[in-house]
Order: sequence, then C-alpha cells, then structure tokens
Amino acid sequence: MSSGSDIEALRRIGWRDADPAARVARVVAQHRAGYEVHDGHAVIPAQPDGRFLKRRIDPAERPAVGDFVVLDDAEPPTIERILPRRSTLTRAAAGERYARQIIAANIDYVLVLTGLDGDFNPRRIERYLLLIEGSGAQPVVLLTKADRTEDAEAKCAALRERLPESTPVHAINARDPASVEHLAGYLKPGDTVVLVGSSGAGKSTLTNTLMGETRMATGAVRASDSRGRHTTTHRALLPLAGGACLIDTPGMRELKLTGEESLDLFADIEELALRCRFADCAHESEPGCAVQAAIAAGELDAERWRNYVKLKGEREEQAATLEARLKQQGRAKTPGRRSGQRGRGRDEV
Ligand SMILES: Nc1nc2c(ncn2[C@@H]2O[C@H](COP(=O)(O)OP(=O)(O)OP(=O)(O)O)[C@@H](O)[C@H]2O)c(=O)[nH]1
Ligand SMILES: [Zn+2]
Repeated sequence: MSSGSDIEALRRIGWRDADPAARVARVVAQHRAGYEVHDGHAVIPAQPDGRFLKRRIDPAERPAVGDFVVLDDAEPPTIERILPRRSTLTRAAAGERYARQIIAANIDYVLVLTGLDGDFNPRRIERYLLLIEGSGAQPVVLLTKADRTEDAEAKCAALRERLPESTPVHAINARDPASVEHLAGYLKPGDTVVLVGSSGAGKSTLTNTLMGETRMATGAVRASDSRGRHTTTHRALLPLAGGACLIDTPGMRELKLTGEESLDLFADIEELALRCRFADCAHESEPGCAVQAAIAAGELDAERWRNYVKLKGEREEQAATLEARLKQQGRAKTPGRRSGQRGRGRDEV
C-alpha cells in the first residue's frame, strides 16, 4: 500500500515514476515564510526541514520550484527530502552579491519565445540556449506572431541555420489553437514545460491558448472519470492539453549567466579560433586571424561572432566570481554540477 500519495493525481503534475512509498508533492512556490507544494489535488503550505535552512548549505541543495519532495505527516507538513532531479535550470541571482539559484527543477522542455515582429532578436535566444544547455532540459525555440509578418518562414530558416540542428525552431501564432497543435510533441503526459522570453513575446497568450485546450480535454475526462473533477489547479502549475504541465515561475524572466555554462553552442567558432596564426590572437586585426577571414568570406555571421564574444566575456566574469566565492566558503568547485545533479546519490523513494 502506498502511504498518502495518489499516483493518478501525481501524474497530472508531472510525476513519472512508480507509485511512491512515501507522501510526495511538487514544489510550486517558494516564499520567505516557506513553501507551497501541490500534491496533485491542492496546493498546501509546507515548511522546509531545519537542515535546509542552514546558512552554509549550497542553495542548490534546498528545495526549488519543480522539485518533487517527500513530506512528513504533520499539518502543515515538513519537507523532509528532495527526490533526485532529472534536470536543473540554474541562473545567477539578480543583484550585486553572486549567488547561484535554481529557477526550476524537473523541467523537460524550455519553450523559448521571441516575437517575429520588431522584437526579433537571435542574440537573446542564444543567451537563453546557453543557460538551458547542460540543465538536462531540452530547449525549443518558438517564433511567435508568425501571423503578423510576411517573412516568418525566411526568419525561421535563417535561425535554424544559425542554431545547432538539435534545437527545434517553430514559427507559431500563439493565439491560434490550430497553430499551437504543432507543439503537441512537447506536451505529452508526464512532461513539464516552462516558457521564457522577454516581455510581449507571447508567454501569457500561449499559456491561455494551451489552457483553453485543456478546458476541453478536462471536460472529456469528467464524463468518463468523476474523480478527475476535484483536481485543483494553481497559477504556478498548470495542467495542459495532452497531459503535460506548465510551471510558471517569475524566476524565468531575468536570466543572468552563472559562469558554469558551456559554450558548446559556439563550438564551431571556438574551433575556428584555434586556427589563427597567433595562439593569443585577439581576433581583431591580427594577420592570419581565421575568425576575421571567415567573417570576410561570409562563412561566419559577424553578429553571431559579436554575441559569442559578449556571452563568453560575461561567462568568464561570472566564472571568476563563482570561483572566488567558493574559495571564500572553503569549498572546491563541484565538477559536473551543471548536468542536473544526477550522480549525487540522494535516496530514492
Ligand atoms: N497576432 C499575434 N499576436 C500575438 C501573438 N503572441 C502574442 N501576441 C500579442 O502580443 C501581445 C503581448 O503578448 P503577451 O502574451 O502578453 O506577452 P508576454 O510574453 O506574456 O508578456 P509579459 O507578460 O510582459 O512578460 C498581446 O497583445 C498578444 O495578444 C501571436 O502569435 N500573434
Ligand atoms: Zn584570430
């Protein structure tokens, strides 16, 4: 017998494993005063166990939005432990003091939204991709407002050319359910998605369209399964059509690099730079600079090159801050932290 978890309800909030032998819930919000967790039926307040509050604990070791956690039987319950994460989206906290923060855990797809209107900005997409790479989640680039531009297909093709082949790019009209149907592959039961993108990119619009379809889908469920009726939703964790769920966290709005990102997105550029005549080439006006030669030959996009230089500089600055901070705390840099904390051996349920 399972103790206190409703497996069907848990599946609606992104649970993928077998029936847990413990009381499991998903973190949907974090406040100064504590956490809010969803057990598949309702949102309830929960307190973190005392060890999560210790000052010296790495923030990554604390419960984060999207985490599946084990609760005790108290009312309100205490979060006893965090179940192993399948992905971890991390950023540096806004503000002067350097701190790494987990924005969301156990995310399968990060939908990166950019409007095809005046706002269209491939550089911003590359910044998001840098942050998502290594998180364990899969980025999907969505170019919204395809209905408002003549050259949607051309822009879409140019972006596909610029980004790695493994990164899907779709042009959509976020207001049109038929257009959004193309996303069904990322919204399967058990999948968890988050939306990122600057203001006006269409995040709320897309959420509403995806929710609209859910209302229809939920109606169908109600006719056949009366137990589905009592499922409570929450602003921060929305069940979508097809059974996926969407986590809406304000943390996804401002994304500052942590210094741990890889630059694999620009692997071709890094390789090119190794072919310069001088090992310390600044790639400006040095003779024999392979980068400048590639730009002149039209083989490397100058704007993409500038964005690489900018993001690399920012990443290096953050990496130096991170290292200084870890040294100050007497901790060594944890290798492999970016790969979703898999090998950490936390207890299974
Ligand atoms: N025609 C068209 N309009 C769109 C599309 N996506 C968004 N819009 C419109 O663009 C405006 C901004 O969209 P929002 O969904 O509010 O953007 P947001 O990303 O949620 O913005 P913030 O809440 O500020 O972060 C709204 O007027 C939408 O109706 C689209 O694909 N096609
Ligand atoms: Zn060079």
